[in-house]
Amino acid sequence: MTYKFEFRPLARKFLRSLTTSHGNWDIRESIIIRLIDDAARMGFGEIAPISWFGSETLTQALDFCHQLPQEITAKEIFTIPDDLPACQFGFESALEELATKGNNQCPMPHAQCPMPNAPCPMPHYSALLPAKQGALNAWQNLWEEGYRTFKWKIGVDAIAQELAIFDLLIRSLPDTAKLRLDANGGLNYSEAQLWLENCDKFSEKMEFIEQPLAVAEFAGMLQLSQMYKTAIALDESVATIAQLKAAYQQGWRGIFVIKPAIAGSPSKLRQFCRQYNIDAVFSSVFETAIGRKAALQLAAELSQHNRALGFGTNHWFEQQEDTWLESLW
Ligand SMILES: O=C(O)CCC(=O)C1=CC=C[C@@H](O)[C@@H]1C(=O)O
Ligand SMILES: [Mg+2]
Repeated sequence: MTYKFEFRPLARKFLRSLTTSHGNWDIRESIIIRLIDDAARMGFGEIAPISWFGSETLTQALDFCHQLPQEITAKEIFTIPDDLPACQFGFESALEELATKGNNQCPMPHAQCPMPNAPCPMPHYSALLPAKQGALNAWQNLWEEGYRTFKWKIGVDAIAQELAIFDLLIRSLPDTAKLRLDANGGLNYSEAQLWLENCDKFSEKMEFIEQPLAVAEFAGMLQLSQMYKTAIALDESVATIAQLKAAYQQGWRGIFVIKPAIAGSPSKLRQFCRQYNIDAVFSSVFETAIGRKAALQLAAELSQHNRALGFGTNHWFEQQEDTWLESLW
């Protein structure tokens, strides 16, 4: 069977600049793809690369789409090379949506999803806070919306400044709240030790520190993961399925952040997660409702349901009308 293939580039402006140790991110670009089968059923997918995490670049993804014929086969989809993980995700998701057409099951069995792109009950989601002191007055509204887990970026300001804000933030959070810190690899070893020492003072609220050191510092993170109460989660270090496997084989048994939309083939991700019972946190790449639906479906299948999903990111964009997809075609 062949599928009629079309694609549309998409650019969405963040409501506020996303500041991380990688820099400032203002526009989220991605590619929406559409497959149409011979029964005129449509399946949508999203290619949302993050090249500084190790996926292909948007240009490489666009070049791949441009060189494809207008009619493609499932074989061509399942042989997309591993150096195009966001393309693997986007095309396989579109194919899977076609295969399950009409089966609009809520992807999170334990949650009532009234709309596919509406957030599931917030306790299942972690809300991403603005960096720096903006976090101090941002968490309350999100708490009112139902979030109980929050993530805050560190490694973007002077460490003394951030430690002072951290102390105010964690003391102001209610006892039942959980806090995640994400350094995006921006700390050195001694800064990571200072953060972990401070986090250990609040171990009941601290869930983990994400990617404290650079990807090249795997041994250092493995060492730190055995020295403190506060857990460490790898993110950039395990961005693709190949990296997930390598980290596991090198002895990582801590938390793995999985961003399905840039990890690669969903079928290969299922294989890895079912083979190794890893402690996974599923995380958004600021995709649209199309990529989110496919990513949440994988989270529903593969997560242990004991960690909030890193998909509390809708408040970083204008809330789109559901008609935006039709406007692309
Ligand atoms: O994981 C989450 O809670 C939300 C998504 C998120 O934090 C990120 C998504 C994509 C790139 C990064 O800026 C950031 C991350 O490092 O996890
Ligand atoms: Mg991260």
